[in-house]
Amino acid sequence: MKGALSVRGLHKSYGGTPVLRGVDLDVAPGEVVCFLGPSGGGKSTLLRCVAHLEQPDAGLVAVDDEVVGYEPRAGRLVESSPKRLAMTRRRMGMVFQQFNLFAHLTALENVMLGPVTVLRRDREAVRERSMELLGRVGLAAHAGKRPAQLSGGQQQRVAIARALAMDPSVLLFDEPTSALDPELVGEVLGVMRDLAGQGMTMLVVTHEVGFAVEVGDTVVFLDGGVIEEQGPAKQVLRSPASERTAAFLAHVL
Ligand SMILES: Nc1ncnc2c1ncn2[C@@H]1O[C@H](COP(=O)(O)OP(=O)(O)OP(=O)(O)O)[C@@H](O)[C@H]1O
Repeated sequence: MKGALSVRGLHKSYGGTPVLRGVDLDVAPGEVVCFLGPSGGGKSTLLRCVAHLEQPDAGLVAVDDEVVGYEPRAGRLVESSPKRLAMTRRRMGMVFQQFNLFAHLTALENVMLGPVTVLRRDREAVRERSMELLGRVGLAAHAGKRPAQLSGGQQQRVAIARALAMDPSVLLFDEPTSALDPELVGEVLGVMRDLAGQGMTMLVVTHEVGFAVEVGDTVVFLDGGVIEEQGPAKQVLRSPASERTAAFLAHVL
């Protein structure tokens, strides 16, 4: 089903040090999952492996019921083809801490780039839709500005519009507000809240515990490369079952 995501047995090591040690996860269409946990716990690595920006050492990722990664075939696991990986990657929109916009392009051109060059869609149709998306993130009046002329919060909202322009099934956010001045955090979280309300499936690595309580359906607490605790956001955050989660929350709240 569009917007569904499943992860099975995801493993990833760097230089012999395990960072993900068998992560399983099921995300329903329209669900918002917030990942919390100590620094180095593997949150970013998990998101990057799910998006196939990093090749996991082992494990399966299914988006819209399409399995990629290592596929069970004839009794063994076979690595998915590059073409299949690329197709799947397109189903996932990623928003990073650093906005990664092209400095020489306007906001509108940044949003248009993917659909025109990667999806080879009609330029005028893409322009119209990109303007609509910039309107959705409150930036229609800034379409002609380059990133340097925009605030960090505005740049991040352009980055969200750019991700939406590829019509992703799932949006992945890796600490989207961590690089922002505190007064700009709210406008980005507001756009994310709207998207959640519109039924977008979202995986969000964040230190914004308040956002996780308010918008998250599920909280996943990742520590040492394993899921230490997982459950309804409000429940986990108000009365964590695990001592490690409780200790972490006592530290950040
Ligand atoms: N490309 C890489 N090469 C080597 N080690 C890496 C690489 N990426 C991540 N690591 C290591 O993997 C571990 C987990 O990192 P990761 O960024 O996934 O954690 P995190 O939970 O997102 O932490 P943070 O909250 O600080 O962003 C860390 O020890 C990190 O140094």
